[in-house]
Amino acid sequence: MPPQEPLVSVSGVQKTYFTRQSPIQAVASASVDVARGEFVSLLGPSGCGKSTLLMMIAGLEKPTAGSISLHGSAVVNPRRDIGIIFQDATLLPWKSTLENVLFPIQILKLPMEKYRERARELIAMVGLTGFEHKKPAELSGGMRQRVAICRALIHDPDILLMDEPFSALDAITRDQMNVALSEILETYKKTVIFVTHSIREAAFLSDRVVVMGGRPSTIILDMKMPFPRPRRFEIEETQEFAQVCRQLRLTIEAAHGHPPALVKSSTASPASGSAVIE
Ligand SMILES: Nc1ncnc2c1ncn2[C@@H]1O[C@H](COP(=O)(O)OP(=O)(O)OP(=O)(O)O)[C@@H](O)[C@H]1O
Repeated sequence: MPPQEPLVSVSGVQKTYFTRQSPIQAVASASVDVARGEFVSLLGPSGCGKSTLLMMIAGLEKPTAGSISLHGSAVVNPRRDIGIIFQDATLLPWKSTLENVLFPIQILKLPMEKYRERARELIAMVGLTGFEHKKPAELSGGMRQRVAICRALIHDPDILLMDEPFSALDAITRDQMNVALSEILETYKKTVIFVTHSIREAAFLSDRVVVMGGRPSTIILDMKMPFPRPRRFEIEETQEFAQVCRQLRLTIEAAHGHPPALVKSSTASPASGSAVIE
């Protein structure tokens, strides 16, 4: 693949859900390219179509119009070169940490012995050595999400798609998970598309933040994050970080014609039309 070619290319994508009541236009128009190794966040208020766009990139939803390609080939079905992580860790409750991490290998019918060592390495990387034989019920929410990250990485996909993976966690655990994810990606270089409605989380983690919003929903800003890597918590105390967050927040507010309600995303489910930002 020539170096300039994006790994993920979303071109003129629209999505309308045809429901029994009336059609719902989830995404009016979206075009975005993601280069190999980039970390791109999709940021925006609740209901602006972030998850829909992510599911289309995953091949789990079909666009009504437009096209999506990975490695230059059209996405028409779910693919092996993608790992997905959802808000809920969705681990199998009867399987141990190690068995959950290895589950995709079982499903993909890959040689289990070859991946056992990698599973242990991933588990160590996320700080879960000693918990290999624990069941999900014996783990905290943050630990379960760490297992889900290992499971998404086990078959070494090129792309990680993450849909609000930390939004159900408490604020301290969420901050820790942001740092842990940054460290994991320093080791296992991946291309990541990350859905969030936390401005701070998007700014901290991303190379680029793509803001979705407006009615009907489109991409309203695509902004490079100017912070060097590796990133540590301290960057959040800088004036530059505050300015970037302010610009992102003002963009979201402008698209909605009024200051959106400020609601803690980890706890609240907003009324339709209100933006959830931190
Ligand atoms: N399967 C579906 N069928 C019908 N409508 C849907 C479906 N999935 C999403 N929608 C609608 O599409 C719009 C966009 O939803 P989507 O979940 O993509 O937004 P979002 O930005 O990810 O929201 P949130 O941050 O709350 O998860 C919403 O109006 C939602 O109700």
